[in-house]
Amino acid sequence: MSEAIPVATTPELPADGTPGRPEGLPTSPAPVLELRHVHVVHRTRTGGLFKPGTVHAVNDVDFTIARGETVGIVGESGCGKSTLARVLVGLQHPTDGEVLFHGQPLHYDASTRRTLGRSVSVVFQDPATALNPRMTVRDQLVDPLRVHGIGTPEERGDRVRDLLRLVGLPESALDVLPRQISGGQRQRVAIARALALEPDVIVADEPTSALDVSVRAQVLNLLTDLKDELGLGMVFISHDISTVRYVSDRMAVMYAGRIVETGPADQLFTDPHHEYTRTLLSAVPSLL
Ligand SMILES: Nc1ncnc2c1ncn2[C@@H]1O[C@H](COP(=O)(O)OP(=O)(O)OP(=O)(O)O)[C@@H](O)[C@H]1O
Repeated sequence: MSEAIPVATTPELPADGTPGRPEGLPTSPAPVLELRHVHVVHRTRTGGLFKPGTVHAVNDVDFTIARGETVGIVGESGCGKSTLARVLVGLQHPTDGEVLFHGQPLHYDASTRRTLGRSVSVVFQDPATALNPRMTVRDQLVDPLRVHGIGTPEERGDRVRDLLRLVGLPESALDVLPRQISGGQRQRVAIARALALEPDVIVADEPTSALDVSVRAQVLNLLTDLKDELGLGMVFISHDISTVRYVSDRMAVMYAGRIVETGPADQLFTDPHHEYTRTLLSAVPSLL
């Protein structure tokens, strides 16, 4: 919760934030981030799939994420999921289109990461590369607080202990280096770090793919529990449609840079409309 950033409302909106909604439809909270017709074209030296020298990684994508909801993005390798994630966390400038943050356009300049920094955080696939190998767990967690000038040293110490408790790690983990703990524990530290600034939204890009199968469910459950407990918004990105369904309220299916289908996760699983969604579902192993 970044209390410094007011939630923008447009003057013509009624108090419940439901502009022009037909009666009877459920209301939804104002989005923290809203993408409108976003495109990202990467330039490559070797040529890409669509046009020599360019890859249209994100193609005309509309997307919203609000506090309290989990939106899953699923699609095969190379369909543009990570590029979209990088747009959401301010690391990738869209080639075209508009991104609104609490209703205000983002300009993707030098201050964008700092603007988003307290409100939108990210958990990457590989905690080994997300964490600094030379910093203790304590320092990894204090760092974002210090950079943003939050609290006294004593208050930061308390906050770090709270963060460890939130992600289910003992205080004895404070003084170890990332290589001295397991992959699952490292990902817990990365999640604690992502929570340090009390974000509105966490973007989790394949957060369990690099983990041992035996700890994947634990980390997934941790993420969903935290999201419920803290009322966060979560964008959960994976190539695995079953995992995405497990954690998501809404799902967006991506294919070749486009979102080809969106809907409530259960509905999309049981009644897919797009052929590509059906293809993804047909690849899910049945336990029966
Ligand atoms: N920095 C870049 N420069 C050039 N091309 C890029 C760059 N980043 C991604 N691409 C290309 O853009 C397309 C989308 O890549 P992206 O990593 O977003 O997909 P993805 O769905 O996340 O894939 P994966 O699941 O394998 O990570 C791919 O064709 C990729 O090769």
